[in-house]
Amino acid sequence: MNTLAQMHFTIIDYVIFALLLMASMGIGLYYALSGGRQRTTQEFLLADRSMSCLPLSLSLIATFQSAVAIVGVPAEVYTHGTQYWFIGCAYILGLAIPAHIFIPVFYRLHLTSAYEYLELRFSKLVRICGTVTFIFQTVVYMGVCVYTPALALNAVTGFDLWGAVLATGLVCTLYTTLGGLKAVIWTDVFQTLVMFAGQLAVIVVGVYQTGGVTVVWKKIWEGNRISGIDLNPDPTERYTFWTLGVGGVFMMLSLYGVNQAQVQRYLSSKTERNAIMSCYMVFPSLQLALALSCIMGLVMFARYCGEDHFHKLGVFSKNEMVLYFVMDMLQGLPGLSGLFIACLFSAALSTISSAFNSLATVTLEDLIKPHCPPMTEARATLLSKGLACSYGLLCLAMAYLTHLMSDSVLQAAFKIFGMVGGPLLGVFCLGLFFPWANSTGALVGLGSGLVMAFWVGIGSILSQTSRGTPGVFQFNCTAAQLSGNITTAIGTAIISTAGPAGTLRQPTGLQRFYSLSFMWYSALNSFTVVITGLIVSFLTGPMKEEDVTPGTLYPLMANICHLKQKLCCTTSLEHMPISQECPTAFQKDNSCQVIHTKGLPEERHSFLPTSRTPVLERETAL
Ligand SMILES: CC(C)(CO)[C@@H](O)C(=O)NCCC(=O)O
Ligand code: NA
Repeated sequence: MNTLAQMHFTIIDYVIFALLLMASMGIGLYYALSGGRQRTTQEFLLADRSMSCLPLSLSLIATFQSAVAIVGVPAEVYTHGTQYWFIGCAYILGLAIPAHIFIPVFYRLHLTSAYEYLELRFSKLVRICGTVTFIFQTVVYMGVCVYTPALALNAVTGFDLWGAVLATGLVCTLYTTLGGLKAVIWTDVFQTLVMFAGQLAVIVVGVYQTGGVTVVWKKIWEGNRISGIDLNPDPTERYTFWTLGVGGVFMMLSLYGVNQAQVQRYLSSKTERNAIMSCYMVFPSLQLALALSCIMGLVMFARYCGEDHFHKLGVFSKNEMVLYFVMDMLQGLPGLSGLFIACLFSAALSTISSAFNSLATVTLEDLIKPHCPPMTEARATLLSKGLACSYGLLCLAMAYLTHLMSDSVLQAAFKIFGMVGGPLLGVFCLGLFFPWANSTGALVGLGSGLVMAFWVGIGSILSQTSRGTPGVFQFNCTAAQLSGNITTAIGTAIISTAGPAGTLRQPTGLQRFYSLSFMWYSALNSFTVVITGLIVSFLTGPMKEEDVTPGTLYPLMANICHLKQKLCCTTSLEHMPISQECPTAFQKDNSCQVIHTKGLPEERHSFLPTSRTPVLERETAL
């Protein structure tokens, strides 16, 4: 069966794939030879802090949009309907909160690594623990990212698995090591465009071959693929509006708010305003990416609806379906399957390169520099190149470990984000919003967050109760065919969640705790960190607000008052005189706000107005 698709992977397809790799290498080479020629860490790790909005926003979306999403989301929509699409709701707060809370604090502190914040706010040890946690998260995630496209390609076309893994890993290591963050960002831009083009091409051809938009729509409608909003409050339900729209916000915060890969991009921006703008610009492209993936799943459904699933997609795992569909669809259209493979690998490369560069940054800034005698800029740059390269090789090893991974890579990626990213988000929130939190609290909090994460995470794997909502398996237009061949990958998902008599097994007690939807992992684990952190801080002597390093607290109350005044000042308070008592933080805004800040306690104004001031204060604070 595989040979059918294999035959149609022509020389043109290989050429397109090779072009992608070569163009990425070319960009790396260009930035190795232009500008400052990557001779300073400022250039290699922070692109000279000179990036503008558009490339930044396309690079931001590329970071966590890997082949995992490209193959995982359509398969999810194909088997379960469009419920997953509601994750788009989480993008609103998931990007607005980083833009207005995390970016201003990090940018004004003039950081290089996000974990420097943890030292400024807490202590060296918290910083190291944060860094190590991040490294662990990224290395595991990287393995999934390299392995996914290679495995899919291998399963469907017979393309050599380890050849593909090696090609991705090596090319990526090379351009990241040569061209630094500038190359990473500009290849991201190019690769994001290739990614969109590939998905769009498949959708257009798919719709055409299925018989046009009306036919596709009719089949989707009859097959019951369009899911209404599921407001079921049950937290063990994998995807509902609440798990996606609320739990998803916490996942987005852990990725777009505090993850080094993204923070590094915000920091490489020319101005703070620019960084905020680029974060907002991620919203439309992320919605587009989501829409394309979901529509592809629907087209896939329409294409095979009424045909025998067992012989079509049934034999493939969730991760391979999309590729099979694409190869089947694009037969006789040379170049298009190559474009889709390029799309898949673009998505993977852009994620892995961000991982290499951010890993090199934190290892140098957080683990090596603070504990070694001062080194020259040339030495530090050489070291960071060496680090980027070593992480590249480590990634190949991780891909090998991923060999043993679960059936859905999308689920695996979300679990990693929630289990390791969640506790990290918690530590940052603890520092930003709670002046009383001390460093013991942060350490114990992070530890307990991780324990909670692995308890639930490993518990869910061992007890195998991660329920795949069987209610949504409504292959109405093909019900007859499907029931006969239910031993497929999809079929086993239903069987595993049903009791012996075919009825649903309701988990109880600990089992129920283990079957918590992985979409809640980020929220659960970050709350665990904050709550334990606060309890331990109060027990061990809470910090006084005036002892906290200036600029590391987010003045939540002051900003809420500020917002209130902003809303009412335009109407009644226009004629009031401008007072000299205005705290500096608000001076740059409209003069009408000035008067209303009088009532706020002075120490709330730790939110410093310029990017320079905190740097000076930092020297004395350390
Ligand atoms: C993380 C989000 C939701 C947003 O960026 C999305 O890109 C996604 O579903 N990513 C899955 C993981 C991956 O593609 O590697
Ligand atoms: Na990507």
